Amino acid sequence: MAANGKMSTGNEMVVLKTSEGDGPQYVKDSPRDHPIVIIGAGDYGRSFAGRLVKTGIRVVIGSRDPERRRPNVPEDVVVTSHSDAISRGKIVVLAVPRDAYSDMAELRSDLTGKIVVDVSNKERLDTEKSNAEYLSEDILDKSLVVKGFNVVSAWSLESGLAGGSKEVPICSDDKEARGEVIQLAKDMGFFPMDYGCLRAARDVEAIPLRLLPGWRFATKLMFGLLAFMSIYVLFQGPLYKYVKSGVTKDIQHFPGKGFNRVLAMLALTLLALVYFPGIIAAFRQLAYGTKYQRFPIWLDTWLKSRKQLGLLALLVASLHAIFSACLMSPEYYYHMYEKGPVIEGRQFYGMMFWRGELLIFTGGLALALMSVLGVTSTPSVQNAMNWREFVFVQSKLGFACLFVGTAHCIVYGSTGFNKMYLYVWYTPPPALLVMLLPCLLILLKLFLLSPCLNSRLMQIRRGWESKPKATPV
Ligand SMILES: NC(=O)C1=CN([C@@H]2O[C@H](COP(=O)(O)OP(=O)(O)OC[C@H]3O[C@@H](n4cnc5c(N)ncnc54)[C@H](OP(=O)(O)O)[C@@H]3O)[C@@H](O)[C@H]2O)C=CC1
Ligand SMILES: [Fe+3]
Repeated sequence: MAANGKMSTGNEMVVLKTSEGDGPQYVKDSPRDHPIVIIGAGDYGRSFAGRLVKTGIRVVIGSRDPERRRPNVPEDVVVTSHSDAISRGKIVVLAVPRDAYSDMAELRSDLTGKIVVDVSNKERLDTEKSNAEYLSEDILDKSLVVKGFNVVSAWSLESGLAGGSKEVPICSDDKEARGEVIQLAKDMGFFPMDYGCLRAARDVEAIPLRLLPGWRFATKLMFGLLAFMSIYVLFQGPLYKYVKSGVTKDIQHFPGKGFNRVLAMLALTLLALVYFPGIIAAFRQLAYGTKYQRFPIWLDTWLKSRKQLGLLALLVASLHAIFSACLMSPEYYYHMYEKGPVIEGRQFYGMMFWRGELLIFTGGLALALMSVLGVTSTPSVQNAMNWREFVFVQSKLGFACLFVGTAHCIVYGSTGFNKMYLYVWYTPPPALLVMLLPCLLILLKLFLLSPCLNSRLMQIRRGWESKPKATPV
């Protein structure tokens, strides 16, 4: 008997077999010695059957109308009535919609003691119990319900598992039933993941309904900053000039030149925001003298979004590089080029000043370092690195990138030192954000690296805690 009181069909049926010469042998009858039964000849049932046949596993489909469904199912698949199909196997895949589960109560006695695989998905995320729990508790309480395969699409099954994740979470209250379905998933070419008991089906059913969950915070932050910086740069620069002296030239150039400045500031700010929560967390741990104090939710969310913030920074920096490459001409950035002759009233330009070249050098280097950070944050590359290598790249190279990026912005701001006041006047918050945020971050990091603080932090991270204060008796 299983822990939940249901009867286990595990490897318990013992069959007498006679093999030549060696006398009789006792062989265990495994559920997978029988055909896999699929209830429902719809899209999923047919695709699942096709995949099983390709894997070399026998399949029987149980349908309400076997005659009509037979021409549509893959060759070598038997199509028969529900009861007949169920009687032929031990593992039954229920490929019917969730709404049809109440009708499955008719099959309750046929399915007694059998492993029933629930592949269904929900229409939307809710807090109610999972389809699998409903099936197990309210409909088929004498069967061993296993949740699995719901993250795989019918299309992916038909196209040889291409275009979909091969990781299949599987859970059930019955360990043996779970093991059988895990083995079946392996035989079909999936990477099954043991999610434990059936309550985990709530998480498993939520997986196909999620829409980029880890990206919400980072994306909102990026668009918020983008809107703020764009509006500020537009109002303080081109619109200010227009209102003050009627100059419309800068407004015309906002979509290219003005927006490119926004992209540069945004990329550097996003990169700074990748490293800020780590610094805050370190100071918090130092202040509390322990690593076991839970972070507040906002800090926790921010820490978990660092990878996404970094990848968005890379995206914005790449856009900035493309914009810059298109606009890099003396007509746009005249103050970076040597002046040439004036011919027929038109100013010609020579090559770049050293500042212009330094701007390209620092920009290219920052983008290259950011690309290395982006590539090493992908799981397949991470798997090939040990922890020390990963920390070196993400921390040391990350700060190097921040440093070079800040230098790039400072070089841009200083291209006309005599006009520096204009730059700061037109874009004070971005100047503050872009210059001060990374500078502050680098200073705090250096402060944390000081021998005294660093050794204290190491102690705390190894589990050392400040002694609790003596409580008065
Ligand atoms: N399609 C997909 O990509 C995926 C589907 N799923 C899940 O698989 C299940 C089946 O989906 P799908 O195949 O697309 O749906 P379909 O509508 O294509 O097929 C469902 C089949 O279930 C059977 N059925 C429907 N109503 C009843 C009922 N009242 N009683 C008995 N049998 C019934 C029918 O088979 P018949 O007429 O032969 O009896 C029908 O063809 C769903 O729970 C879905 O959430 C999960 C992951 C991906
Ligand atoms: Fe730049």
